[in-house]
Amino acid sequence: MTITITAFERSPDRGRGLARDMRVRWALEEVGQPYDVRLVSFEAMKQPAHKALHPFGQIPTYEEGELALFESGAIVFHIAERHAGLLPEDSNGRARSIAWMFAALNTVEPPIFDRSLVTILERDQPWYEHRLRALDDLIRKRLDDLSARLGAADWLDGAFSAADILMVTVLRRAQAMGILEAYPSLAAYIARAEARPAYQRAFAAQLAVFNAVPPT
Ligand SMILES: N[C@@H](CCC(=O)N[C@@H](CSCc1ccc([N+](=O)[O-])cc1)C(=O)NCC(=O)O)C(=O)O
Repeated sequence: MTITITAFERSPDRGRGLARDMRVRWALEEVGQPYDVRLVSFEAMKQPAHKALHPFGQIPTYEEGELALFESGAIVFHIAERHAGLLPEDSNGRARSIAWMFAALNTVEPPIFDRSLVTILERDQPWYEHRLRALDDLIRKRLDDLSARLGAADWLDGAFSAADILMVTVLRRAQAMGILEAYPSLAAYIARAEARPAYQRAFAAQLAVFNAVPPT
């Protein structure tokens, strides 16, 4: 059955693979699932047709037959549930990988994403500098603990899993904001992931979308 995801018609990340369709594309490439992409404009995202798919009027969404999903983490988990290769077969290993999926989205991503929003939306507020410092301290705490736990391992918990897809896409956002310089082991972790053929196919596909749309 055809899989269709949605992505930005013209991503504000200028083809750097920082929008959250990247993690869905990557998971689908890792399990060898072909997919179609429906590109949506910022305006179209807020219209009833798209909001019937995504209650918050965002991307990505995932459609396959009668199934319609939103939330990139849930979509990646669904792909990992339906296709071998992204979650361990043993139940304890599977549970640990799912815990790391939640950690990526609930513990590591929020301060990093908040920091990007603050620099866009609150730069001229009186609390800006204090808020930025507080977020930088929290991000450093998360990255200190993550790099300590990862140590010399290739992936978060044994073999590469859906948790690494989520964690790497979160860390790439931090890298793009220039806050990963002090974490060479995390930069190496990202580089290992970016060397994966499935990652490269996913990245090339989203970059092609950006390059295909003439600058306005
Ligand atoms: N929790 C949801 C969040 C989805 C989400 O944030 N979608 C964003 C795009 S990915 C977030 C994103 C946006 C831009 C960049 N960038 O670097 O330019 C990176 C990531 C969106 O649709 N925004 C439009 C809107 O909210 O109206 C999920 O994980 O799927």
